[in-house]
Amino acid sequence: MTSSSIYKTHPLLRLLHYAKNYRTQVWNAVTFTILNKIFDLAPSYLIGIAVDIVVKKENSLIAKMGITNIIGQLAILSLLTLIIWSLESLSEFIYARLWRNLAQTMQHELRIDAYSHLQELELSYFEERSTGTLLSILNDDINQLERFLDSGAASILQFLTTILAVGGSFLFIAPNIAPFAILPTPFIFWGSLAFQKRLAPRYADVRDKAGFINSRLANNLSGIATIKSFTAEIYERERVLSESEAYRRSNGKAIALSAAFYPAIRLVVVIGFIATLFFGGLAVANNQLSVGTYGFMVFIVQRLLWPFASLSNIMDQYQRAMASTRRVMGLLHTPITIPTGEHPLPLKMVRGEVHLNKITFAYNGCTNVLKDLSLHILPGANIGIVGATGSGKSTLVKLLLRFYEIQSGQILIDGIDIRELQLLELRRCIGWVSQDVFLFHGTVGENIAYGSFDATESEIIHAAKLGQAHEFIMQLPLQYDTIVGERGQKLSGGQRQRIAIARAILKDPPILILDEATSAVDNETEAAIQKSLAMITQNRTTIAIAHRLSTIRHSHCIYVMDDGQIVEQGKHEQLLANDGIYASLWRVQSGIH
Ligand SMILES: Nc1ncnc2c1ncn2[C@@H]1O[C@H](COP(=O)(O)OP(=O)(O)OP(=O)(O)O)[C@@H](O)[C@H]1O
Repeated sequence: MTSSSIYKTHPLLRLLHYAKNYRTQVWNAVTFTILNKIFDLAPSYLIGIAVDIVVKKENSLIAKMGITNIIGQLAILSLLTLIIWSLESLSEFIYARLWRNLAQTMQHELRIDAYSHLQELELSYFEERSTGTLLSILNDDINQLERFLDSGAASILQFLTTILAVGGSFLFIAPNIAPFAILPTPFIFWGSLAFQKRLAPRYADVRDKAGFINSRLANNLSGIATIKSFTAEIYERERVLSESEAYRRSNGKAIALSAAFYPAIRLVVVIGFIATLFFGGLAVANNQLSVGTYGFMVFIVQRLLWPFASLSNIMDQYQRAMASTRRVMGLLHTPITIPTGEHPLPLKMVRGEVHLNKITFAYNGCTNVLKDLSLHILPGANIGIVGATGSGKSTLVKLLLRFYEIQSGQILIDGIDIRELQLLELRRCIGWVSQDVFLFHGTVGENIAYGSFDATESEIIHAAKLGQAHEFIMQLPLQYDTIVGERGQKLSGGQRQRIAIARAILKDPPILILDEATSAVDNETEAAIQKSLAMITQNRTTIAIAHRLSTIRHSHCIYVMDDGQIVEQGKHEQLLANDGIYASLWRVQSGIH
């Protein structure tokens, strides 16, 4: 199935297509579910046979098989009942286990597949969506599918089995009365379909609203310090309240429809029941129908019609599951717009030459952030980039990591276009200390070793020492085993930055990018870090972005950016002599007027 045809396919088929690896398990579950329903319906037939035995005695159905003795007939019936009940229990055990295991396996695999696919998607995908919405797909929607597979699929199958088995035997036993009993079914079907059609968009809306509220909650929890500092608790409570209210209202609309269905169906069901009662009774009075068959029919007509009443629940589960399937499959089939190239870039072979050749870039096709920019960094060179805020410095280094695709021009590493390189190998050869350091919930040691998962303790400590982090780490309550908290919130900004530097040092990449990596540390610590970096950056291509010019003052070459272009370049002394933007920035920062 191609990805475009998948988009058009019904969500149920998409789910089945996804479950193709579990075909045997699905078929077994289907078979035992149907068998179980047949065994469940059998006692109604047994009652008919029991009445037949006691009314017709030697002329009963079983008597025709050669057992004329009533006790013998009842004994056979009892044995049959025991066998059928045992088979019913056994088949229920088997199908329930199969469906539940299938539900567990599918939800597990779907979640892992969806998450793996999500990780492959480009950064702009995440920028356009809220974390809460994505979380609600990965959690709520997948759990919804699990619930459906757990019990909903079996309910649907049992419903269909009942209709076919009971409707078929009705037609066979009493063809004259069967039409009256079956009479309501087309109306119920039609009503159900109409109901389903109207319910589907309401459930889709419920899922959307659940996504919104998740997103609001996730956002607020991560911004709790800002909420508190601006005393915005009441404002935020109102916003959560309004999202929650919207969710409640949306669910209310779905409930209004789904709750009306059951009583409406009941009225139609009763018509079939009364018809069987009335016309069946007449047929017995006129000797056209045996008492046993009549008793059986009155009893079984309910088994035929009542499942229609549970159609609302079934439809409900089905619609919820399909709304979730649509969202999960939508995520799974989102195309990856930054595909990996094939060209390998073995870490040990990288020289570290970086060449940006007339690149132009705009986020989401809006205004150009980088304009026809060219930059050639020789292997092992140490360059600095400065420039006004918003001039495109961070964007430039993010393009090296291929977080976004450039609109025109070429970015080459060691002479190879990065679009041709294997994405993993490209990113492995770049160490990036970003402006907003992100630490994971875990220990200091684990955070330094992030990405260098095989690092030994002594390597971690060595990297921390070079990043000027060792000293403060040793003062933490559990030193390297201290938990940093979510996003590293238990550490100061400068401490977080030093851990990020240590992390990049440990990675030991041929190309190192430091984007405002020391902006939050004091001058003394920065000087110490600079000393370490002077050692680390030898024979390693280094790109340092900084507002504090002292940070990049000793670079081999300094580039000054303005409005997406490089407007000045040269060594510190040359740029001062040029008396341009850099020189005036330097004067401001060093207090020279
Ligand atoms: N993810 C994004 N989506 C859309 N626009 C963005 C995105 N990231 C940055 N921009 C825009 O691109 C421009 C350049 O941003 P960039 O972060 O590269 O600037 P910068 O020179 O690093 O600034 P600073 O010194 O403040 O860090 C800015 O106008 C910014 O608003």
